[in-house]
Order: sequence, then C-alpha cells, then structure tokens
Amino acid sequence: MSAPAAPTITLENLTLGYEGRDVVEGLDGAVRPGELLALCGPNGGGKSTILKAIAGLLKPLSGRVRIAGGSAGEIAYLPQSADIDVTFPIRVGEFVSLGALRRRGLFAGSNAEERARVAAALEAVGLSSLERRPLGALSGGQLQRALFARLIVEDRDVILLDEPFGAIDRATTEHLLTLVERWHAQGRTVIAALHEFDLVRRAFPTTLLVAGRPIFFGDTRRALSEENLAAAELAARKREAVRESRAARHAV
Ligand SMILES: Nc1ncnc2c1ncn2[C@@H]1O[C@H](COP(=O)(O)OP(=O)(O)OP(=O)(O)O)[C@@H](O)[C@H]1O
Repeated sequence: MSAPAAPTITLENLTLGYEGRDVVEGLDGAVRPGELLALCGPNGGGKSTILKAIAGLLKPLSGRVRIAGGSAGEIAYLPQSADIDVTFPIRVGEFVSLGALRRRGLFAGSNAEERARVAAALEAVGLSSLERRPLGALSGGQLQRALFARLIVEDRDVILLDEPFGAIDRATTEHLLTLVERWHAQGRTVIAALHEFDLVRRAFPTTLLVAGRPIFFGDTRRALSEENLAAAELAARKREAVRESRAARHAV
C-alpha cells in the first residue's frame, strides 16, 4: 500500500439538500488528515447527505466542501448496502478487483501485482474461499466483507463508509472494525455514518452529531452525552414538525 497522505477536509458554512430544499445546514469544521470520525444522529438527520457531499456526489446548496493538501480528491466511498446493485452478474473476486479499476482507470489492465492485491484483500476479509461465487449469492455480512475487500484494493487515503455495520452480526462487525482501525493506524482518514453508539464510543475518537444541523462536533464522549443526544432528538422532531406542516399547507 502507498504511504497515505490524506488531505484536510473543511466544511465551510455548508448547507446541503435536494431540489433546493435544505436537509442539513450550518456545517462548519475541519476533518484533519488521519482522523477517525463518526457521523451520528437520528434517522433523516443528514449523515448520508454529508458523506455524499464530501464524496463530491452532491453539490452544496450553499457553502462548500474544501479538500486540500495530500492526495486531495482521492476518496473511496461505500454507500449503504441497500443502494448497491447485486444483480449484476459478477463473481466475488472480479467485484473486488473493480477497486483497482476505480483507482487506476479502465485500461490499466490486471497484472500479477494487482491479482496478488485482490487475493490479499479477500484473505483480509475472510472471503478467500468464496472468490468464484456470484456476488448475488452472498449473504448480507459476506457482501459487506466483499465491499471492504474492494476498499482495500482501492487503497485511498480518505474512506467514507455509510452504515458499514448495519444488519451484520457481531463477529463480522468486529472483524470489519479491525480493518477500519488498521486504516486509521495507516494514517488514512475514515468517516463513517453509524448508529451503534457503543461501538462509536469504543472505536471513534471524534464524532459529528447531526440532526438537520450540527449538534456537536468533537470528542466522541462529549458528542454522545445524554444532553447532546436529547438535543439531537428534539432538533429532529422540530424539523419533522416543520416538514409536516409545510406538506399540509401544500395539500390544501
Ligand atoms: N435524493 C433525495 N431526494 C430528496 N430528499 C432526500 C434524498 N436523499 C435523502 N433525502 C432526504 O434528506 C434527509 C436526510 O437524509 P439522509 O439520508 O442524509 O439522513 P441520514 O441521517 O443518513 O438518515 P438514516 O439514519 O435514516 O440513514 C431525509 O429527510 C431524506 O428523506
């Protein structure tokens, strides 16, 4: 693997949304190179939206995401597994090797070094024996392992994970968490949207708690205090009430 040189990611007075309507506003702050950051908050609070904006997949309504220094722009993004099309006819090993394609481009070709990289990635996630199985025939936990193997092959300095441990068992979660910790130890920046507060408290030093607006950005223990979690719930309920009353006004 290359020596990581992660960039600094700065959120500057950022408002994000869809079709002109904001879903998360007033985001400010910097994610330092090598940070291990959790995005937490109620459903609909804006976690996935923030990841999409950092990945460059969603244009801000206002403000900006600045990615500067290091290998700026070299970002790996793992969407929620519900957004991944597993009907595409491809074997597990081929799917994992797509990580190289994303990194090196379509015509780079596959050489012995790349094949060894894929084999090592499959080994690291415990999927070596399933290399030739069709992707669509994997269980949810196995698919998540395959996605992590693809990230290993992709070898980026910034890795964005959207609910990487949703609907997978404890053993798989612990296994994949060791990979996240390894990426962190290698100096990569990892930002993950997560609902498992115990896991976040244990493994993620910093947290952005978000509920349509930032509630707290900093030390995880302080971010996930009872007071901040209650503030996040309240902010989410208020936003929901505003949305419902807007919808009711439109209906009349
Ligand atoms: N493509 C879209 N078009 C319109 N609205 C969207 C779109 N994607 C998300 N939203 C809305 O934006 C808001 C924030 O969604 P987002 O998925 O970022 O929240 P989240 O914090 O990741 O939620 P969850 O914990 O449920 O995954 C929600 O109200 C959602 O309905």
